[in-house]
Amino acid sequence: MRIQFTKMQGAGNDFVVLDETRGTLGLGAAHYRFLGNRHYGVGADQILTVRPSPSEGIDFEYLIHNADGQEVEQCGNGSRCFARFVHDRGLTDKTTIRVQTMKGVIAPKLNPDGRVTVDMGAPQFDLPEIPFSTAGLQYVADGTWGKWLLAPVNTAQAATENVAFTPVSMGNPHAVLVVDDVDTAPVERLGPLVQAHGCFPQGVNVGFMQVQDRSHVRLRVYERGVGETLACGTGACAAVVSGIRLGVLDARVDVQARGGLLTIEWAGGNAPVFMTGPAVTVFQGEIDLPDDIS
Ligand SMILES: N[C@@H](CCC[C@H](N)C(=O)O)C(=O)O
Repeated sequence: MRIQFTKMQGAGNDFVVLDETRGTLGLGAAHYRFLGNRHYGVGADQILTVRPSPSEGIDFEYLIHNADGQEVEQCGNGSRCFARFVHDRGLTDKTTIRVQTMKGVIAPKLNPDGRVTVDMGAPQFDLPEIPFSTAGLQYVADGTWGKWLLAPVNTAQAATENVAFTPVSMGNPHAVLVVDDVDTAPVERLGPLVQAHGCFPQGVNVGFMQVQDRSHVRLRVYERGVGETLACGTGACAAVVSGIRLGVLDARVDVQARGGLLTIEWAGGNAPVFMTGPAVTVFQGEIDLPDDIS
């Protein structure tokens, strides 16, 4: 079967976007893995599938699959690219679009400068909701909020090593570690260990945040189902709300990822998190899906 796709990127986090507004393509996990594969398919961190409105008051629905084929709840950079996609293809003339995701409705807004601002909804700190299990973990009672220790994360490699992090959900699960320098942070070593730890029963996206001052951070994220990406929108939201709760960041923060700049705003409590950043179409194409895919 031959399908059409659009390749997009938001701050270097890249996507294959599929249009199912006129009917489903009938794809499964193996197809998403193939499309995400950089050697045999198109290559992308996530595959986004755009569908028609599922209910009144909602403009579209969109599905998110990681490059490993798993469907996931939320994607910040993807939501900006989704908005650029439906607008540029003439699927809507609205500039603020309400879209259903697996974890609720979010609302991207196209700005005159070409960037997109997304109301990502409120962060979730309720531990079972993340989901996060504290069994066997130690709470850091140093007066700050929400720091937990994994001790040790892996007996073979890190028997003497404690890892302090804050768990938070932006619809999808995140663990945020504060580091002195993101360039030398052990992203490739600790990312997979924290991600696979039993305290995150559904896995986790692991963020490494360097606080430069109260309104600037640098961030690298080891994403669930992908590995390190050039940027993670929900990871940027999670890092900033964690920093605000810890008392080290102000309400508006520029997040420098390796692939680009995102601005995150959060007033605290149950207020929504706003994320602003780029959304760019790279190219369009067609690809034959192998018949014997598994
Ligand atoms: N890159 C995304 C997050 C995509 C999903 C994530 N890997 C997960 O498994 O939760 C973003 O920009 O938020």
